[in-house]
Amino acid sequence: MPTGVPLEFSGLSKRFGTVAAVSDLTLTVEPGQVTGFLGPNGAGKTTTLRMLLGLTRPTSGQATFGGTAYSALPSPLTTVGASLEAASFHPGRSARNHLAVYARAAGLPKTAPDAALERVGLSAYANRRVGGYSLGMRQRLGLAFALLGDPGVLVLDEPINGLDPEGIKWIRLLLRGMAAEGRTVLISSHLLSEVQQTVDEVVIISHGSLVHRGELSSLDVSDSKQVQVNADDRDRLAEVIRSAGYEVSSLRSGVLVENAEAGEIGRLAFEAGIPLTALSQKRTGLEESFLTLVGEEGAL
Ligand SMILES: Nc1ncnc2c1ncn2[C@@H]1O[C@H](COP(=O)(O)OP(=O)(O)OP(=O)(O)O)[C@@H](O)[C@H]1O
Repeated sequence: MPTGVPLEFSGLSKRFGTVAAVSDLTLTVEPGQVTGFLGPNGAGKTTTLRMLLGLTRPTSGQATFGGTAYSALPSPLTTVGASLEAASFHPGRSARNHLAVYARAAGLPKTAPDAALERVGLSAYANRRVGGYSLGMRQRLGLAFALLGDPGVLVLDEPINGLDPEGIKWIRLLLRGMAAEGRTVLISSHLLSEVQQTVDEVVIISHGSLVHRGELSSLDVSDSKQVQVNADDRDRLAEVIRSAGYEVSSLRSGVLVENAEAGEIGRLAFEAGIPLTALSQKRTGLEESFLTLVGEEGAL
């Protein structure tokens, strides 16, 4: 079983003329988990992955596979499988034929194409012309190409984009399974919600710079808690809560209390003899934290 190596980014920067696409990125992506590489469109994700894969030369710094640059890997296809842009395959050839060409060129075993097609669920369509494939099947074929050398590292740019719900569930299981086997799995996305159920760790960049990294749960900022509460006598309710030291604002459907626990607000109302018509705890969600970190563009 191939094991993953850490992906090491050190002071990695790339300028295109006056545009700083990636600025001084330093981080390590560990094996054994799925890491989400997140940021809005134009944040610098693709440029970073291209530098890792030796397709774009950094302006400064480096990105390596456990200390070895892509260009110095003795056997690239068995170390890392990648799918960056939507793969283009000749429409007149079969999936098996495509993969066989690459496998032969890389000196992989003859069994590699069928093993990769089986892993992505395309065995039954292996001899069919790729031109007749659906979008979902093409995406699976792109992934089969990435898996061809049974690599310890998987780097996928926006792999979930455009998949139907069944495809999303399938790729989620596949990637989590690969990570559980000890491989390094890095997937990019501009939408946190898209990868939220797939990733263990998140790395978030905005305007080319690292703005957050940590476990997915680290995004759930539980110290910013709000309580939404309502009563027929809303003015009095707001006054009671305010005089207990809370920051209060008016909503169309009640009163919003900052940094509060629902139980405590309920107790204040009870003690003041105010019957409540609504009481709920609102926590800052993952998506809200993400959008706050990346700024307005994240909403695109
Ligand atoms: N070859 C290039 N020449 C000039 N500018 C580029 C080039 N490639 C990327 N850029 C610029 O660098 C910045 C980062 O782009 P990049 O494609 O890496 O972002 P991204 O996070 O992958 O976004 P997307 O999800 O839209 O692909 C953008 O401002 C982009 O316009």
